[in-house]
Amino acid sequence: MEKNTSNFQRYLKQFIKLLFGLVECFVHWLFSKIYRKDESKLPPIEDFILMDSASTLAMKIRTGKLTSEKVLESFIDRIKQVNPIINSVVATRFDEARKEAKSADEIIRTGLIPLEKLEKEKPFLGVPFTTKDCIPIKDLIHSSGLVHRRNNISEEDAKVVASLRNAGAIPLGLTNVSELCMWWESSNNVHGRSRNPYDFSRIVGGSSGGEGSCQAAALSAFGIGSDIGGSIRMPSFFNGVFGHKPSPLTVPNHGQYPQPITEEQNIFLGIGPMCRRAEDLTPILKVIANKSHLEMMRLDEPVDIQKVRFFYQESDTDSFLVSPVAQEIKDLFPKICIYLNKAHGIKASKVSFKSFGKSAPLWFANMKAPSGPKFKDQLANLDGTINPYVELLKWTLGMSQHTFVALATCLADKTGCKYGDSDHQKLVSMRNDLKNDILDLIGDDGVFIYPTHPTSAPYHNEPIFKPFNFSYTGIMNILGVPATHIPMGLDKNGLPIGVQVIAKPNNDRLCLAVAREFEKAFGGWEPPSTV
Ligand SMILES: CCCCCCCC/C=C\CCCCCCCC(N)=O
Repeated sequence: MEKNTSNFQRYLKQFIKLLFGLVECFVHWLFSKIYRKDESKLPPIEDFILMDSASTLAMKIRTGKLTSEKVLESFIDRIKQVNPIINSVVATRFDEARKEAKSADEIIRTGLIPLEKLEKEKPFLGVPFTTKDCIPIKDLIHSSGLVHRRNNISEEDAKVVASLRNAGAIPLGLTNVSELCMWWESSNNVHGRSRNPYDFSRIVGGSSGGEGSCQAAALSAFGIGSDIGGSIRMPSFFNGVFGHKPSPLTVPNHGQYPQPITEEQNIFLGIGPMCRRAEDLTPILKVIANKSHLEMMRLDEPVDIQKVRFFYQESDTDSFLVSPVAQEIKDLFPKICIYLNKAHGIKASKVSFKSFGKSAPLWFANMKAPSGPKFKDQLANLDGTINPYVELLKWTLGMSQHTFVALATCLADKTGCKYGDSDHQKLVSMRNDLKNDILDLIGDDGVFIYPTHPTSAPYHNEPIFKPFNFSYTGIMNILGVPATHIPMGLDKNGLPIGVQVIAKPNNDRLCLAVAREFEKAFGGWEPPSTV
């Protein structure tokens, strides 16, 4: 009898899964008809300055091979040429940046500071960068995509921006986000929608989607994103660039809006680099990290890849609510295994953590706060609250200031377990068990490779039909591990794909070394236009 029941449950599960799969295929087909493929391509990259890594540009500026002014004008020209097509950059400070570039060139021209000192103290002197519109730059808009904040001008830099300025880098502008950074497509009623440089009908991801597309299209030398559920790694994945969510509390979250409500959320949230070249990840992280954490992270300690133990899992063991991992993404794993074996004699081990199948409920439960503002209060910019039902009604009439997805998130806020109830406790302890199991497995010298996302970039608005796909990245936030997205080529539709690599907390250097290794082996960023 028991056997019959469990067989029945298995068949029912498979049937529902099949049904979900059919609906997903239908929705994808429907969206492909709505958003007919725009065959036009991004203008070619004709200026080779745009192809250099930020570190190379810094070296060339420092040694007088290039001027900061020249580098800056190259990126300004590229923004003017490309941004009207993809809408990645939403605020600029070209004139101020020009003055700062002139000063940087002046410092170098006078030769008063020895080269070694410049390299150590101002490693990014004269290099222009962008950050997302939730990590403030003084005197620019700080809206986080919220209409209530469209006139909000930041009075100070976020700490990471201040650190980058101290290191000589020049803030060039802000990039687009999802409303309040809580969705994985970047579209809002302040700045509009960003478009994927590889196919304009596809999403750029979120919430640092403007930054992902900005990096892919070479609109700045490097960028800064933030990530509490995948907001650095998903846009990096959809746009084929590198992105690193650092170990908990290594980079100050100061200035980010919205701020985390609980200490746990502060631990899950990470600000980190997004860039076209893997070699830039470590020097940027060194500049923005808290000085107190730098010693623990030993970022300068060389990593011998041959001594790293590799583990991997190709999917979350196929949870219900999440799309199956696309075959071309699954195919990356045997490629990685063959490469590691041939190049380094490493045998990567396949593992299967079943709890990954519960990544979405685990993320939602562990993000719960016992008290404090709700998402609907955040949508009112913490000045009162909004009524999501009224706003939804207004939305259907085209009269709401909010995106549909932000309003749906308010309603989702009310569902699931309550902080402290038995379901919540169960999911917290399941997270703790999973964390212990993974950390036991990888130890101090291991890494774990996992898909960053199950499919390449969907069409605009399509994520509404697969909201929980973000759980591939979200799970790593609540496990409190560093995680790097590594681009690994394009799929048959010409869209970027790749994997994420995680390590034990404070072992970011292992993730970053693997990123550099896989870039060498598999090519890394592929420009979305001809060069
Ligand atoms: C049919 C209605 C579908 C909409 C349901 C919306 C429910 C909310 C679901 C997921 C929200 C979490 C997305 C996290 C995105 C990344 C966050 C981050 N800043 O790292």
